[in-house]
Amino acid sequence: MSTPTIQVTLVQLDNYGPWTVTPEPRRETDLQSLQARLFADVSRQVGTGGGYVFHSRFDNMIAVTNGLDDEDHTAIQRTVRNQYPVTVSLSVAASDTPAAALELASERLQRVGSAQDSNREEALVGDPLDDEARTAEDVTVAHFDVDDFTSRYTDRVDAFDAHMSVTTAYATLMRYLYRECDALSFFVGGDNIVSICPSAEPTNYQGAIQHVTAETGIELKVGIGRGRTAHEAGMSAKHALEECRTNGTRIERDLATAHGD
Ligand SMILES: Nc1nc2c(ncn2[C@@H]2O[C@H](COP(=O)(O)OP(=O)(O)OP(=O)(O)O)[C@@H](O)[C@H]2O)c(=O)[nH]1
Repeated sequence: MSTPTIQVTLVQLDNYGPWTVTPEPRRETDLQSLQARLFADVSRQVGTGGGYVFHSRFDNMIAVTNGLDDEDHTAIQRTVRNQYPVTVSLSVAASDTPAAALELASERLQRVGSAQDSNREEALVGDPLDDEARTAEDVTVAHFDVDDFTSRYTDRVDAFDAHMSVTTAYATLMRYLYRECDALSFFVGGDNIVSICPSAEPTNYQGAIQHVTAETGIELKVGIGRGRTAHEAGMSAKHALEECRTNGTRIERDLATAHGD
């Protein structure tokens, strides 16, 4: 059987920086609205194929696209082109760790042109995985959640304090998992952080949770799931997180066949 392989797609807006100030600086709320709508559309399309996309910096989005082929990628570019005053370039790469796949995807896109090159429009580089090379364990998702965030923070401290607490925990976890385990972590709202972890080698979840508590005082729990796509692995992770809630545990794995949806 093939080694589990994660497929990542870097989504980058073409020549967006210059556009935001041409012919003069555009209203910030208009840019925010455009970015949010564009992310929502890309998310729906990637999600239909079983992938996950994270908004990252909005002008650069990071997607886990196991199961999405060339046609799916072209369809994303078409949707954006038909609905927005901007276009997107896409770079696909696969590797045994998420960090390595994203590094490769980034290098490929950098090679075909700068993010601010007016001649680079709708580049599509890299090759999606062949279906025969895919396995049921290609994607590992770890869904982290702050323990009792509502009673400890939301209902107790002011909203900005709660926001700072969760983003500090996020930054600490993100750095640890990237440096120690080659995983990519993203804040997805509320008190939730989704990490895309390597399937091919173990991830130190215990170490990550302990590190965040030692650095920030914030206690996390995590559900871990695997699947053929990000969606399958993510659903499996959500079920594992429910097990944490039921059992009062900090780490649960759902290695059984991924739940449908
Ligand atoms: N993106 C995302 N956000 C979620 C999810 N579940 C909860 N949230 C968000 O997280 C906030 C807190 O919810 P919970 O995590 O269930 O609440 P809690 O007080 O931490 O309780 P426990 O998680 O049981 O310890 C909610 O208001 C939502 O904004 C999820 O699966 N995905």
